[in-house]
Amino acid sequence: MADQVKHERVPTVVVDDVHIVYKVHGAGAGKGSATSALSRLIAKKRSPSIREVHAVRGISFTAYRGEAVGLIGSNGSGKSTMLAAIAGLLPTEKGGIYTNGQPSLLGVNAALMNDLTGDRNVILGCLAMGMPPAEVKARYDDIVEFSGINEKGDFISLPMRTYSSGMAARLRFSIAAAKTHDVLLIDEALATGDQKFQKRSEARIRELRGEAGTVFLVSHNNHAIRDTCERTIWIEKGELIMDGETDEVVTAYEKFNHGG
Ligand SMILES: Nc1ncnc2c1ncn2[C@@H]1O[C@H](COP(=O)(O)OP(=O)(O)OP(=O)(O)O)[C@@H](O)[C@H]1O
Repeated sequence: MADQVKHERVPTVVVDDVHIVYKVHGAGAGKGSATSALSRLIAKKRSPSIREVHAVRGISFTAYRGEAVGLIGSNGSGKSTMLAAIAGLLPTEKGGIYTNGQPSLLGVNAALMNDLTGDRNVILGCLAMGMPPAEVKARYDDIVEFSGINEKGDFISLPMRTYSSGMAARLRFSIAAAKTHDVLLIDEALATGDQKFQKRSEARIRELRGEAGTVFLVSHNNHAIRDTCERTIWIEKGELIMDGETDEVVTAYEKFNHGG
């Protein structure tokens, strides 16, 4: 069965020579006076306080259905930027990103409502992912149980602002993982939960892949990458350094980090 899926090789995400540039307003010489802004406008000059950060520089790859792809690299290398662009949240300066279905980005900052209780957030999150109300009702108990939020008492009926960052991340992951996604993008979600929850989420990621989706996982936890992904992409300074079998890529990355 797994062989069959491999043979089909249905592409789900095509990233073609992508460049992403952030434009940072207000960087550098302060706000400037109204007079200098006006003379600049008249002279049709750009504000000197706009700085550009070229975060992704010509990255290309194709991901296939049933694959779990790890994204690794040093701080600021462009991993989160790449994920946000695949999710359609950032425009590309050059190149194109083509996806099969709607990718869902599950980040540590994914928006749930802090003042609402955990249970309200479960319902809201599921509805926001397009789940019909009847299915939300049917899945509710499983989601809460998977999150383990109630393991130490009735926390699901408390507002999310009372949760620890790990608890909030667990609930976010549990909501997102309740649905089968064409393309699920996970940014560091696994690193936040405790060990028991990490094991559970790794197992769920494997299941999601089995349900024919594609999973991308950004993490600094090489162990989680090795356990979850069979393919890994290594990015450094916005450029693709290596794309291949996880063991090979992570080993090379570890060597790089140890100055080998
Ligand atoms: N909103 C933003 N505005 C301007 N520059 C940004 C913004 N977000 C990220 N950058 C810059 O883009 C580059 C890539 O950042 P990104 O967050 O994608 O890296 P990362 O590999 O995910 O890092 P980390 O491992 O630390 O999470 C960095 O130089 C960063 O300073």
